[in-house]
Amino acid sequence: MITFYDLGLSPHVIRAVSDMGFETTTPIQEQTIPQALEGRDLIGQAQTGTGKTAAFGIPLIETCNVSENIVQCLVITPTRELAMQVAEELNKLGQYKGVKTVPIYGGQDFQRQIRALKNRAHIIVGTPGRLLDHMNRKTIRLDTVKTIVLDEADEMLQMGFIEDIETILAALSADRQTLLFSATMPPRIQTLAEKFMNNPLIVKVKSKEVTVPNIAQQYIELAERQKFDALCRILDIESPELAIIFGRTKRRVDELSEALAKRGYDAEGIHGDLTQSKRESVLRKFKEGTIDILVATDVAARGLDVSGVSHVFNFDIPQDPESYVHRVGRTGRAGNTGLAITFVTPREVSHLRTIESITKRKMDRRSVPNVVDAIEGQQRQIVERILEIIEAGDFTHKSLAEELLNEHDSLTLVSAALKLLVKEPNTTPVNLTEESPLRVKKPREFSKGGSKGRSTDRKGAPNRKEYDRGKDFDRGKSAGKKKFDNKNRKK
Ligand SMILES: Nc1ncnc2c1ncn2[C@@H]1O[C@H](COP(=O)(O)OP(=O)(O)OP(=O)(O)O)[C@@H](O)[C@H]1O
Ligand SMILES: [Mg+2]
Repeated sequence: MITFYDLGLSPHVIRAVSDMGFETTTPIQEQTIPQALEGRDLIGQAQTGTGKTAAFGIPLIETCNVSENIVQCLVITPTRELAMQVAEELNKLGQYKGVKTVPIYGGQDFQRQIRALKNRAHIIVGTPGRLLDHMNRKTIRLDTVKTIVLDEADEMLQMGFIEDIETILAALSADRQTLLFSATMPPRIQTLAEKFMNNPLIVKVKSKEVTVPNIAQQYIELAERQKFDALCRILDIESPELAIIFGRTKRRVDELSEALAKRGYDAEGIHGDLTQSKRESVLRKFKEGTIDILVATDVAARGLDVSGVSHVFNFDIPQDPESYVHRVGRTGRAGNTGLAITFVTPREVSHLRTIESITKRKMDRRSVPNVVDAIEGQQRQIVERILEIIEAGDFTHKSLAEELLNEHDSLTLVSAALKLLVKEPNTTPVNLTEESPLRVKKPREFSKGGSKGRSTDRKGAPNRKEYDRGKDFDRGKSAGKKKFDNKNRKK
């Protein structure tokens, strides 16, 4: 086991990581930090939840010169929420050294960002669209940047982001250091990346599977119209600590979160058509546990690190194998276990097999839960909870229990109490528009490149790029106009 001390880091940084509760390095940290500190360009690929943020964050903090009040590092992320999260982590890592990181993302007041930029930012973490806006307004200077990081690099180099990234890179000095990180790195993208890097070192943490082994992966084959009741039953059976449910489109997310709320679950949705303050408040409530179900488009698929997410549901099977990897990776982070359940309609089974073959991991088939399963599952949970309470010996209703026992036998009383606790399945009618099955004409190969699957945007086969990209992801204006149907873009 390698500690951060073994990596020869400065005491400031060691103190910060120990405050954060990190004891030993993760493999990607061990393999990239020393190389990045030497100034090398590198591509780092490691599974979701294995500490890639600190793998690039620590070298940024170490090499930052706090006596110079200029921007020295730039980190680019695909979504606003991820920019905030990464900036937060960098601020923690840099707290004792005095390195200041500022997030710059869309949907937030320009003046406020300009003030933050003037106020000694050493590191900027931004989304491409807003960074370009600042560049155009000349409210940001990037020529002093020594290191640039593309977090979720494969996503950032896909159609839709690539032109913005090229524009931003062109504004940086040619002898900058370039670091790329992601859990997925299709070879086609890697080849593209190497073109604007300087002899990059490629660090891929060796693993048999693309996803981490501590995420149990299941699928349920069912008809579209069975999905919602199946979801509710599983939620009742498993009672997740926190769950993320991914839907294919924004409308789907709205309808699903409303339907769940109608059935009494604490659920809210997040997607790119919501105002930024709403997006932030929903995510905050989820992190605090005020709501325990987050319904999301792929806007929440990449990078988000919320502790306590025990379950991920693919209510609709994702279009891309990469998207599958990132979605399920919202659970099972930092060594924790998690469960991912994917719903698949009969016509989508072949797509599921493609995902399995690309991720080199079989999903376990699970049957559609029926009412009996749901009740039995709840009974099991309730019994477990009762036994835990007995174990803890913490009762507050003993005198009432004695009173009741004078009048009824214990079997009758316990059965009555259980009846109260076990919920009959809620069948409140809900309004959910049916999705057509996902049609992927030709399985796209994630390991060998090719972009066939991405262009699937025929009627009835909504492509997530087409439906969700516009505002969910935070992209500049230029690329959108050329390549996308612009109706779902704001400006
Ligand atoms: N060395 C470490 N020891 C313990 N926990 C760590 C360590 N490094 C990072 N973590 C924690 O692990 C969690 C996941 O880290 P992080 O978000 O950086 O993962 P990631 O590899 O970027 O995942 P993704 O591919 O989903 O973006 C975070 O909560 C982080 O604080
Ligand atoms: Mg990450």
